[in-house]
Amino acid sequence: MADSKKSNAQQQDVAAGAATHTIVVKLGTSVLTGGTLKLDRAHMVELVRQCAMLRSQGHKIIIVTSGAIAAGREHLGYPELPKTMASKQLLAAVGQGRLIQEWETLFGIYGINIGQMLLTRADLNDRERYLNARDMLVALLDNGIVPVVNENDAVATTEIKVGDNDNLSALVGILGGADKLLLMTDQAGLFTADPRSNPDAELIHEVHTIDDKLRKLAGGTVGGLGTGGMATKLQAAEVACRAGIEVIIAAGRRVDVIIDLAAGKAVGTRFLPLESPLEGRKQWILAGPPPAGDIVIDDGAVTAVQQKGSSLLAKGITQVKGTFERGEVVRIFDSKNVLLARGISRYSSADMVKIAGKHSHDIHQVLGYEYGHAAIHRDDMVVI
Ligand SMILES: Nc1ncnc2c1ncn2[C@@H]1O[C@H](COP(=O)(O)OP(=O)(O)OP(=O)(O)O)[C@@H](O)[C@H]1O
Repeated sequence: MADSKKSNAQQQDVAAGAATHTIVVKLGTSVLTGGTLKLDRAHMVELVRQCAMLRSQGHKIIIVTSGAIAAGREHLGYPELPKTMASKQLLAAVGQGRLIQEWETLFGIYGINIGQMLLTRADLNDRERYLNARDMLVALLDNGIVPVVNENDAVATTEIKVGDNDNLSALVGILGGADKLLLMTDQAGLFTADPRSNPDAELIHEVHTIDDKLRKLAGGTVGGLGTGGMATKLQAAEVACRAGIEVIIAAGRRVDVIIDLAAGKAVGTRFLPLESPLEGRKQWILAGPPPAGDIVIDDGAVTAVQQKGSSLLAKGITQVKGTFERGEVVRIFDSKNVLLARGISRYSSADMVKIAGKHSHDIHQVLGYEYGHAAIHRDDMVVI
């Protein structure tokens, strides 16, 4: 984290020679249940002990917890329910309260207060709500409270869901200005193949670049959205690393895993963060809103955007897909349908259709007004 983002207490610790960090600990269901049908309280005690120790060393901890559905099922005595979204939401509604109560009791043993934060993607969609969520998270941290975050499953519908706690934890890491994101799971890390079905698979210790080869071995659809497993962990790692956050996938049941990772020991799979992370507004473009539409550009524009870091001019636009307003985030593709960038559009899709292929000088004549020469300004664009 940049020093300017650290609290006074953290800056004093750093001055005293002890580097303190903001660490997001994402706990998967498998870690919290040990593969059983109920929460493994003995192990939750152990996880809290480790977090409390880090706190006493001056680190700030954010928990992203799964397990609400497991807790709900256990509390209701394992009811037979139809396999519907409503049943899941029912279990999450019952279980979230139980889950937060467990965390409260356990952190209470160490005199640590927790604060519940239930998020959906809608909370991050527009920049103002995103900044509000960020202020709340930072306020909790600055007041010595451990934020305990989960997706608001009881209300979240598919459109407004982040969808999985791996991606949610990356967004939370960005909101909280985290230094490290620990994705705790039931495997020792990312392997060369799924270790459940490939006993010869080998642990990958360090990842410098997340490419299609890596995505394939994690079981994700290349370029698309995988569900669960390692695919979502890779998506999360990609987003977090771009924001300058170090990401580690490791076994949540390994003895002292959280303490060792905070101390920088080589455990699990480590993803190296970008050395010059994106600045705040660009982090939001990358992580916040879902794209409202797509723009396809020609080869000349690809070179300008990708290699020269130029703004995207209307002249290079060949196709406009979807309906979006001025100020919404869109994806930019090349003619072979490869995703190149995300950016905030200066023009609505209706305007964009009219000015596509036109010279910037002609925009005013075509529309009767103009919002500048660039269709998407370089400051509003993240090249992928
Ligand atoms: N290349 C791979 N390396 C390691 N694990 C893999 C790989 N490909 C697929 N997997 C699977 O991913 C699983 C871990 O992801 P999963 O989403 O189940 O866990 P979690 O994140 O701990 O839990 P939750 O999704 O409930 O939060 C492993 O149990 C493993 O079977």
